[in-house]
Order: sequence, then structure tokens, then C-alpha cells
Amino acid sequence: MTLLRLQNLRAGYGGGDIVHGVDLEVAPGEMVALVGPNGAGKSTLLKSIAGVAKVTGGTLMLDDKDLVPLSPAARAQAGAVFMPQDRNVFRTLSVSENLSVSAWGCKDIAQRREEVTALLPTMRPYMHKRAGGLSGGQRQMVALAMALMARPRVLLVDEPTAGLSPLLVGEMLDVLRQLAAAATLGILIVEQNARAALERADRALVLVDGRVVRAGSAAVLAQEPDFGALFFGEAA
Ligand SMILES: Nc1ncnc2c1ncn2[C@@H]1O[C@H](COP(=O)(O)OP(=O)(O)OP(=O)(O)O)[C@@H](O)[C@H]1O
Repeated sequence: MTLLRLQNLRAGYGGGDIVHGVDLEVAPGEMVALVGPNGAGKSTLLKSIAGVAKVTGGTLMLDDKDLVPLSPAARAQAGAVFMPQDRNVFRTLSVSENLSVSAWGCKDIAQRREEVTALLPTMRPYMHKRAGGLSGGQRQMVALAMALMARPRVLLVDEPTAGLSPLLVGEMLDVLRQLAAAATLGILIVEQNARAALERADRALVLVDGRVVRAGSAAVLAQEPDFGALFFGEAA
């Protein structure tokens, strides 16, 4: 069963396409990683699904709903929820307040907050602290919790490990992996730490110059001998 389906998707910011015809599918419970060199258009692709960048051609469906005509808020309500890379928490509010303001259209905010905290229990000790005073890793966890408050069906995660130590990179990716399975959530993640992402993802796509150059099982892609050298400038 497919949740999110892109066919020949083209997108950009109004000055010419940056994404040049991408096919991609995400199923419930599946974590799909989008990797590739800097400037390949990974974030733009994610933003075009969320409605922040403009789709200029192709199809973008969540179940049988066409997302293209919908506003970013309507796409989130339909279940396609975006977790931005930065400025993703209200620093002057407490963690608990950050969750409350993210509860779009939710009738029982306290209950939803409890459900989300149960999914991310490491947050419990700092629920009443100001978000601006948290560590980078804790803040990213709060941003993730805020996205979950909207009851996503597919979560669009833009570099959630930016600025984190290698240990925390692994922890954040593990949390996402477990979340996909536990909440039967589709996750599409853009990740700079390609190898760490491929270790956790089910499938992966390599984007270069706005085009998918490799796609398939993450474990198989990670084993390709030329993977790092071709796409990430690593020594062969
Ligand atoms: N808001 C914007 N307006 C116009 N062009 C943009 C905008 N954001 C990004 N771009 C351009 O789109 C291209 C792709 O950028 P994008 O951020 O999607 O790549 P990326 O693969 O996510 O790169 P990185 O890994 O460095 O974040 C770049 O040439 C960038 O300059």
C-alpha cells in the first residue's frame, strides 16, 4: 500500500525548476531516505511536498488526494507534515507550550500531548523547561514532537541531525526508525549523514542535480562500492 506518491514531480522557487521529474513512493511504516550532494535539491523536493516550494509539473498524491492545489496548512491537515531544519521551535515557550501550539484542530490537546510524549519519553524530564534553554538534540526532539502533534500520516523531515554530535545523530535516526514502525507512519527524511541514514532507512533515493540517480533498498545502496566516491566526494 502506498501512502505518498510522486510521479515525474518538478518543482522550484519560481526561477526555473530545481527538481526535474522525480518518482517516489512512501508506504505506511516505511522510512525512506533522500541523500545526495549539497545543492542537489533534496530540501526543495521535501518543501515542494509540504507546499513551501512550488510544484511546476507531475503529480503529488497522498492516498487518493491531490496535494498540489492545497495550501501548506491544508497539506498538513491532510497528513503531510513538515519538520523544518531550523527555527523549528518557539524558544521563549516551554516544551509543553510548544506542543500545545502545534495541536492543529485537536479537540483534546492535553491528551494528544500525552500521546506524543509517550512516543518520545526522553522528553519527559524537560517538558516544563523553556525550549531556548535546551541542548541542540533536545530541541530537535521537541521539533519532532511538535510535528507529531498534528497527527501526520507521512512525516517530511529536513535534516533533523544538523549540528548534532555523531552519537546524537544515531539516536535521532533510531527514534525516527522506531517511530515509523510504532506509529505506522511514513517518513521521508533528507539527511546529510548519508551512511547513518542508510543504516536505518528501508529504502533510499540518491538525488543529483534534481534527478534520482539511484533508488532501492537502503542496505543494498550502502553496500555499493562506489557510493561514497560517486555521490559524496569520499575517498574510494
Ligand atoms: N528559497 C529559495 N529560493 C531560491 N532558490 C533556492 C531556495 N532554496 C534553495 N534554493 C536553491 O535550490 C538549489 C537546491 O537547494 P536545496 O537546499 O534543495 O539542496 P539540498 O540538496 O537540500 O542541499 P543541502 O544538502 O546543501 O541542504 C540550490 O541551488 C539553492 O541555491
